[in-house]
Amino acid sequence: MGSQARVGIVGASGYGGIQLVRLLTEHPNVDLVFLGGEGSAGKAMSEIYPHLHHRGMGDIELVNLEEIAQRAEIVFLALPNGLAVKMAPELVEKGCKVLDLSADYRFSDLSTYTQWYRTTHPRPEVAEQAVYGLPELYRDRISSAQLIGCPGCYPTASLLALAPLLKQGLIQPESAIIDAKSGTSGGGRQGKLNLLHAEAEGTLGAYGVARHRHTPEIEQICSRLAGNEIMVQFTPHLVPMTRGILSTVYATLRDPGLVTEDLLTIFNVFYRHAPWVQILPSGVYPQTKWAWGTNLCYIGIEVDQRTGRVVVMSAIDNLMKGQAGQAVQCLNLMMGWPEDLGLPKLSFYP
Ligand SMILES: NC(=O)C1=CN([C@@H]2O[C@H](COP(=O)(O)OP(=O)(O)OC[C@H]3O[C@@H](n4cnc5c(N)ncnc54)[C@H](OP(=O)(O)O)[C@@H]3O)[C@@H](O)[C@H]2O)C=CC1
Ligand SMILES: CC(=O)N[C@@H](CCC(=O)OP(=O)(O)O)C(=O)O
Repeated sequence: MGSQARVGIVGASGYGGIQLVRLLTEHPNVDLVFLGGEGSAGKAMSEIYPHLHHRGMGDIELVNLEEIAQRAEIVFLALPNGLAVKMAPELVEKGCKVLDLSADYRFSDLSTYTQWYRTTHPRPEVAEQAVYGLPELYRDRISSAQLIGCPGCYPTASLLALAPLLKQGLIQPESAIIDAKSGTSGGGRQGKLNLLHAEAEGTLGAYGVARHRHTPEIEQICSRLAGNEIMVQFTPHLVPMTRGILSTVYATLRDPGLVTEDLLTIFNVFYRHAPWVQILPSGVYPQTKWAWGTNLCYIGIEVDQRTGRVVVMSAIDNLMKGQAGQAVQCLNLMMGWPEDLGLPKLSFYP
């Protein structure tokens, strides 16, 4: 139909790609016109994902940026880090709107990106126009952007917990500790050893302790919110479940007289225009399963007056609000569509 936006996905065979295929196939304003990949090129989507057999999705094609830009006005890049830096500039210059799911366009300080990802931007002037794709903080800038650097899954869950605390100056910033757990799909559809069932099942452990690449991404946004340089302690953990991230944030309150109800009021006001952030009532703490398959972020809060700390728990689906759902949320804003269009609003519990 003429009124529909023509959309391409590069990296369609990955976990982010298949979420985007599912969401955009059913998005009322979108026509999927290109599915791209490398190793999967030439294969039908239904060969890679047999559950799609009855949908006749078409074949995955090798990446040809000229061809993509001719067919698609919007391109999602769902690729490993270090590839979008090469692809996005040409697509942007050809007039496409580009939403990158990797870390390549999340950093305003490109030297930080290079330091952590060992990749330099060939076209820094293009990177400078990128907008960090967290709508609850940057809705207006996203709406007028051509290039979006979509946040990582851990940063999304963690920043939604931290933002009100830092923006309102409620905590001692240096006291912030982020203790986060992720399901195995966070590692992508690559068959990494630590993600094999025999390795991941029946156990729980931390990784990237004191050196995970999401730390600088989280600190970048925290520093913007606080108005000065912030460091946080971030520790990720791998949990034997497919989907989900629970990020539990601990921080010392500046005002020890604040109670849980005060923080709930502040968070409800802060997110009053955010359809995807749900602040839970006092004493109710989020489960990742509540968010599965939706773009929702459930937030629970508790003030421990004994220690003077606030504890904020933030639960998302890492492949949805943490990745593809949030990218579609950004697309809706970029196109002037309702922010919740085409996005599942309730999980099929349990
Ligand atoms: N998994 C998660 O929870 C989250 C992931 N992210 C980020 O999103 C991005 C995608 O992640 P995810 O979907 O998990 O990754 P996957 O490993 O599941 O998929 C990677 C995709 O990239 C494609 N690809 C790899 N190399 C090339 C190439 N040279 N040219 C074209 N296509 C290529 C693969 O296709 P083929 O097989 O055809 O080569 C595959 O479709 C990553 O940057 C990741 O860090 C962000 C938030 C959350
Ligand atoms: C469980 C697991 O392996 N999770 C991934 C996070 C995926 C992600 O968000 O990575 P980007 O920031 O590169 O987009 C990790 O910790 O590396």
